[in-house]
Amino acid sequence: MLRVAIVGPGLVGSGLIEQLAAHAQSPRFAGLPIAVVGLINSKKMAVSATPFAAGDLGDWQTRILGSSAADADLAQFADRLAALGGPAAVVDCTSSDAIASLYPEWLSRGLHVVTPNKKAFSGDLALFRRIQELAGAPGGPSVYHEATVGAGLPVLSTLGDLVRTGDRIVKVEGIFSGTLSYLFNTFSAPDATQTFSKCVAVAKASGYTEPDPRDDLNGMDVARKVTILGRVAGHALDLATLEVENIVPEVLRGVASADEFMASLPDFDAHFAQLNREALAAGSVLRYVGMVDGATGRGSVRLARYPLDHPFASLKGSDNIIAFTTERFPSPLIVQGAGAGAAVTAFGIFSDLIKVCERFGAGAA
Ligand SMILES: NC(=O)C1=CN([C@@H]2O[C@H](COP(=O)(O)OP(=O)(O)OC[C@H]3O[C@@H](n4cnc5c(N)ncnc54)[C@H](OP(=O)(O)O)[C@@H]3O)[C@@H](O)[C@H]2O)C=CC1
Ligand SMILES: N[C@@H](CC=O)C(=O)O
Repeated sequence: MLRVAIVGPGLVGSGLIEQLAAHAQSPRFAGLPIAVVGLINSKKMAVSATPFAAGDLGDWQTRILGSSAADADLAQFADRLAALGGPAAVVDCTSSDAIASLYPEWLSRGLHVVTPNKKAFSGDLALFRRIQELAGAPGGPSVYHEATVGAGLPVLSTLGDLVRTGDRIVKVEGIFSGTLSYLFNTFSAPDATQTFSKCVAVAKASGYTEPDPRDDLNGMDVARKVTILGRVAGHALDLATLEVENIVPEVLRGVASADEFMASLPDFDAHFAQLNREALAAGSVLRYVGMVDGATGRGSVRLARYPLDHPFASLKGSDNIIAFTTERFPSPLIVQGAGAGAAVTAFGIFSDLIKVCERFGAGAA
C-alpha cells in the first residue's frame, strides 16, 4: 500500500483527490494500492494512520481540513507521514519554491515525491542535482514530475525514454503552455473575434493559467518547461540565462495583484490587435513557442509567426504540441493534446503515483 499525502489541495490537488476518491469507489479498480492519508493547505492539516474514506475526501474542506483540524505545519506533516511506516509519497500540488526546497529532506527520509510543481526542476541547478542524486539511489525513493511539462501528456516520459535508449536529441520544440496556446489559437486566427483580454479571462476561468496569469504571459512558465526539458535531455540549462520574450505590457508588470492586472489588461487590447493584424497580413498567425537545441543545450522562448499550413497554426483550444526531432525521428515524433486544466494535470500525477507503486511493488494493504 502506498500512503499518499497531498500538499496544496487547490485546483489541481482537488482534481487529484476527486480522481483518487472516484477510483477507490469503483469496483473496476478494486485493489488499487494507493490510499490518501494526509492533506495540508496553507492553514490546516491532517494525517491519519488509516486511509481517509472516499466520502470524507468528497467533502475534504469540512470533513478533513475543517475548523477542528490541526494548524498547518509542514515539518510536523512530514514527521507524521514518515512515522506511519511503509511506502509513502508526498504529492506537492503547490507552486511554492519553499516547498520545492523541502524535497531533498523528504527523499532523505524515504518519502517518494510526485509533483506538478515546476520550481525544483527549473530553478537552482544544485537543488535539481541533489534531488536527482537522492532519487537515483538503488531501492531508494523516487521522484516523478511528468505533469510539470504538458500536464498529463507523456512528454517527459517520452524524452526520458529517448535519452535512456541512446537516441540523439536534435531539437525539442513546441507550444508548451495551455494558456498561451488557448490565447493565440483563439485570438490569432483569420476568423477570430475575441479581444486579447477576454481570452486571458477565459483561460483563467478555465483553470489553464497559473494563479497569477502574468506568470504565463511573461513567458516564465514556458521558460521553466524549456529548462526542465533541457535538463532531462542532459543539459545544465539555467532559467536565468534563457532568452525569454515577456508579453506582459511593461506598465502592468509591477502592479500589485493578479486582479488589478486583469482589470487593466483591456487597455492593451489595441496593442495585441495590431500585432495580430500584422501577422495575418503576412499570411501567418501568432504562436508562443519554446525550443531546446539538443546539440548546444540552448533554449529560447518567444512569440513567433507561423504560416497557416504549419502544424502549430492549426492547434485548437488549450492543446500543447511537442515535436521531438532526433536521430531516430528526423521527421519529428509529435505529442499533442490538452496541456492544462485540473483533470488532465491530475491524471498526469495519478499515473505517476501508479508508477511509484509499480516500481516499488507496493502491494495490497
Ligand atoms: N493548472 C494547470 O493546468 C497546471 C498546473 N500545474 C501546476 O500545478 C500546481 C498547482 O496549481 P493550481 O492547483 O492551479 O494552484 P492553486 O493556487 O489552485 O493551489 C495551490 C494550493 O497550494 C496551497 N499552498 C500554497 N502555499 C502553501 C504552503 N506553504 N503550505 C501548504 N499549502 C500551500 C494552497 O493552499 P491555500 O488554498 O490554503 O492557499 C492551495 O491549496 C502549480 O505548481 C502549477 O504550476 C502544472 C500543470 C498544469
Ligand atoms: N499555466 C500552465 C499550466 C500548466 O503547466 C499552462 O498554461 O500551461
